[in-house]
Amino acid sequence: MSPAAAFRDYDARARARIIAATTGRPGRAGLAWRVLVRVVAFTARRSWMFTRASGTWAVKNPGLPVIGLVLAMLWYGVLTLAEWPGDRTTGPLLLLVAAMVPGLFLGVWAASFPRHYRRTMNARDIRRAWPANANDCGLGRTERDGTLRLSKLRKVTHQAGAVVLRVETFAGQTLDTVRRAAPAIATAYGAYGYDTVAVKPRVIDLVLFSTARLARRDAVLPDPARVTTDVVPVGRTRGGEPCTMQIIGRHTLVVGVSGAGKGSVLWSVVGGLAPAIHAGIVRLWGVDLKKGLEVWTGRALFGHAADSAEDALQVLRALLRVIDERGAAMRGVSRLHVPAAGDPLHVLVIDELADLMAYSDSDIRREAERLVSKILTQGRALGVVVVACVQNPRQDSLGGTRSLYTQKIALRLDSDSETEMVLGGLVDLAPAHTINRNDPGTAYLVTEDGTPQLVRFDYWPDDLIRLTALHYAAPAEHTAPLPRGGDDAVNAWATASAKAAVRLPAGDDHEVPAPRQRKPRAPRKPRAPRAPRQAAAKAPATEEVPS
Ligand SMILES: Nc1ncnc2c1ncn2[C@@H]1O[C@H](COP(=O)(O)OP(=O)(O)OP(=O)(O)O)[C@@H](O)[C@H]1O
Repeated sequence: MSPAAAFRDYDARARARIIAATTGRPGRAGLAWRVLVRVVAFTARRSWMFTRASGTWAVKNPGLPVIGLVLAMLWYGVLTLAEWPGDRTTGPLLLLVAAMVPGLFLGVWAASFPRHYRRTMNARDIRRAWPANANDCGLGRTERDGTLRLSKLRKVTHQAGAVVLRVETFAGQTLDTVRRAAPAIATAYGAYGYDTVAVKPRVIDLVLFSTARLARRDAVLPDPARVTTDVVPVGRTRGGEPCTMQIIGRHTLVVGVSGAGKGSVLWSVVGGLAPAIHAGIVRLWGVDLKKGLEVWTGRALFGHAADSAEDALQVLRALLRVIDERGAAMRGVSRLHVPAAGDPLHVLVIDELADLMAYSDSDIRREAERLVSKILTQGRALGVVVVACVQNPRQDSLGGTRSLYTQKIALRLDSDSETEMVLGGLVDLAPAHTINRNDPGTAYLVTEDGTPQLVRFDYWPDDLIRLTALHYAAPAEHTAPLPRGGDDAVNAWATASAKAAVRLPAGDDHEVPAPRQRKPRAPRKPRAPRAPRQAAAKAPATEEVPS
């Protein structure tokens, strides 16, 4: 262990000891400690706000306090020289306080309503800087008479994680003028990103993001009442609100370098669908050619899972068969499949698409590309959708399928060219290559309408995945398990459910490996007559007869 790591470890252990001995103590002693810590923290924070606000005012407006201080000192000096018999300090002190009144007022405001104070001051600073920034960033024009005309900053409002500047254009400008200037304005104000939202023909909102790092959050066991195939909760947005992701009618491509957190995205989707899987409204198919490490952690949620390229092709063919049969059944009746128990939404989850599309034998690669392309082009209206994860967004990893995904998730990427490959022209609005490497699970989610959103996907620890699989195992008629070695609970469940019949569309070239058939039971042997007790006690142990 390096000295720095050893110190961190020591520090963490020391902190844990202090917490256990104070706020972590059970009973009243622990409660008293917790209350004390909160009161001290509250008082310290508010005092700091007071000092900072009044101090900032004094630094920015030194005239009044300095004059007040000089006058107060002179007053005190005169009284002292004159050997004034009465009180010599109250008068000069009151004078000093009077000179500081605006600063004290700000301090009280900041201590009483810190958020309101911060936002108001921030909006004031933004307004003050607007003329210079707007001019420098191309939102100004010098008229013939020499006057400078600027786009008008109508309003500054705050959202969680962002400041919104409402800008009004003048004749000669378009909303695109503001959109083009947006990156420069965001940089001028030190924002971490920006977005633009048209409000009216002449008015546009410029959203400047004040944070690029979202806090980590662990997922919890899915709510059994939340049986949904439409949207699933996946994490938190920049403003801290819950973020949802549409599943039905969308093919989703998830791209991120190794360690970027593709697992979080995958399990957020699977976990969000878990109650619907258990209810038989969603059927999950898994392709995991990375030795099945990801999918097999929650194997019981998957109706069928493939960990070899040949098996993966079988899965793709089976899904194509579903598409063919549904297409025939829905033709002239409906244009959109509505999932129901017995007629589920089929969700194919592929972990590391490149293993199938780039690193397999050439025959398999070609066939996989053909099948995946067909599923992507025909599946979504017929209730067959794909969630595919890949590390590298280059052509060879995705074949010709990249443009067929209707929803993209860009986790951390290596370069702006990779971001461009995934998100096209959204590089400026969704710079996935700038995501901090210490924030795995952070991604830009770009929905079908092309709006990017920064999201931190929930983290799914292995234990939670196993627990979810146990709680929400796929119904028996959805399972065609390929039991593997290992004796964890989920594998035991999968092995036990091998007896379940697979309901897959029949067809020569659409077969999936059949489940293991149970051997027919041997007829019962007739029971041997019981020996008398004494004789039985003396007799040597005999082989037990199965009942
Ligand atoms: N949402 C998250 N919040 C916090 N930490 C996370 C999150 N997602 C992943 N991590 C951390 O990052 C590590 C790597 O995550 P993960 O295995 O999902 O990456 P990956 O993109 O699938 O990598 P690879 O392509 O190599 O499999 C995890 O072991 C975990 O410690």
